[in-house]
Amino acid sequence: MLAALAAVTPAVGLREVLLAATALLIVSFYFKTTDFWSRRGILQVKGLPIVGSSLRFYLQTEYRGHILQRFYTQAREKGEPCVGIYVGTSPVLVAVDQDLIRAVMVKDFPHFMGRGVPFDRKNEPLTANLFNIEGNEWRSLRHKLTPTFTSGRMRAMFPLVSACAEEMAAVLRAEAASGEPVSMLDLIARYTTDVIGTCAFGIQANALKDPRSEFRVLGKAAVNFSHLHTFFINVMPHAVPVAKKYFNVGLMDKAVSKFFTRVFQENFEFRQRSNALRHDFVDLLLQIKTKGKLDGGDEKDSAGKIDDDIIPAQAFIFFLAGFETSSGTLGNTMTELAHNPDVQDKARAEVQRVLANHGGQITYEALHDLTYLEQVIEETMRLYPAGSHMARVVTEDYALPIPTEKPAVLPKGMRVFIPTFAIHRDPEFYPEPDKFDPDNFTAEAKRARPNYAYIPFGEGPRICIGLRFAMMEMKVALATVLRGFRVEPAPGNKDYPPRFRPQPFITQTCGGNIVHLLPL
Ligand code: HEM
Repeated sequence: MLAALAAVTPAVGLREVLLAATALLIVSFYFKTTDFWSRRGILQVKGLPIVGSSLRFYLQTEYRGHILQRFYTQAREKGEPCVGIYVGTSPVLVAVDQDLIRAVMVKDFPHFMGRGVPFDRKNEPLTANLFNIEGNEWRSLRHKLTPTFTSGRMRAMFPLVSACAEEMAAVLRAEAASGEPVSMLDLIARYTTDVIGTCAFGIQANALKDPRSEFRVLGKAAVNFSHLHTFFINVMPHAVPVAKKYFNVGLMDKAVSKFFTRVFQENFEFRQRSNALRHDFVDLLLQIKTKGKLDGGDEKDSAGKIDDDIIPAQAFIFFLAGFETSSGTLGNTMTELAHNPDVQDKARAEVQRVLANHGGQITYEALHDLTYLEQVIEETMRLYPAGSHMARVVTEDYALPIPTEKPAVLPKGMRVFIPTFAIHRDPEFYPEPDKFDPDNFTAEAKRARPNYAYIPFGEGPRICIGLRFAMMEMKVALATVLRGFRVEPAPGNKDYPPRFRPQPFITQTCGGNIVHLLPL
């Protein structure tokens, strides 16, 4: 076509036409990444072509929570309900105002049903999990899996978790006896690996006994995403299919995928043959597969069966979404307790008092009475939320419910970010936002804050399905540590407050939460 154009305008050669076309492309590209938001009357952070509003976001050289916090603060200072940014070449809206956050996550949820995480059901079936899938398929799966997390089923699973905590106590005693500083992150990651191994895969993962156990090694590999991988998912999710084809950037490591599928299938089939009951997620997934509902479940539980090919993916996401989030939170709790001895003393006193009322045992019922301990965990998740931000993708064009010069419509496919870290450190909600203070979570303090000022597990229909399980697992671990040990800052360790690592999907702090562990 260009040649034809050049031929009918003899004064202009093919070269000039090509140059003009290229210039036009660059200019339109430039404007796409510099004025999409300003044309709609929305505050924006101007972007550089290709890179977008933040070179550091693009290169993954700074924690995304901090970058979004700067954008969020700009909007707050100007009284704007949102701020438009550019991630690579894509315009993305960052929601700031509490009403807008509520609209995106809850009220207008049908417009925001997806997260925009690419998955490939055919070639990488483990990626077709509850976290990634979208639309009606997600709605139906969520409906089927939700009853697996009721408090009754958590109670039934409690002995499995408790057994892992006892094993952790034994390893802690051995570590403490050595007198050497201990990486609590590593120890607790081994505990959460064992917990998910036994609850979601039905096996003894043995990560506490043997740090080189296969489950631990491949579990670590499962969350160790390469720089290129996180780049594509965070910056250019729409380009993932191309990246897969030309750069071989799979969504999952092949060895990891093979291992987790095999382990799950072997147990699933054994359970099917043996009719053995362990009250874990394997049992529950098996009931949904065979009966379309859970044993003892009421009518609303019976939402139909799950396709065979995506059952292992659901156990896998319980691992992926549950293991590092919980271990990271607990690791940072240990660091904070070591540096805040008053809080530690108060939490320990509560553990001793409550356990005395429960026969000296950490029982499921005792966990409910550990209210200050819960505040400690909540405060850690405020300062170190597992997700620096949450993404929603517009699934139907959406007219922004905010006053703008012209009506602003978010087109289908656009991403919206909810900047969790920035919200959690907003001085309007938390007067000393960087200070570790569990009193931010007294009943009175909670009442005084708007609803979406604290969202570590997300909100709305896509809220973390494993919330209850996570709180149970974390409280058991923390009570186990506090009743047996004192944690102190490791001598010479100056890594406080911990720095954030820039690249990982799930928030990670540097330094491995090293503390000095003293047996009581
Ligand atoms: C401290 C522990 C945890 C934290 C902080 C956490 C946080 C989150 C967050 C922020 C989301 C996204 C919510 C949203 O977009 O609104 C999420 C989703 C999810 N989490 Fe968790 N999580 C934790 C533990 C767990 C555990 C233990 C499991 C499973 C056993 C789990 C399974 C999931 C799943 C399957 C989703 C996707 C839900 C959906 O899209 O329907 N998480 N989690």
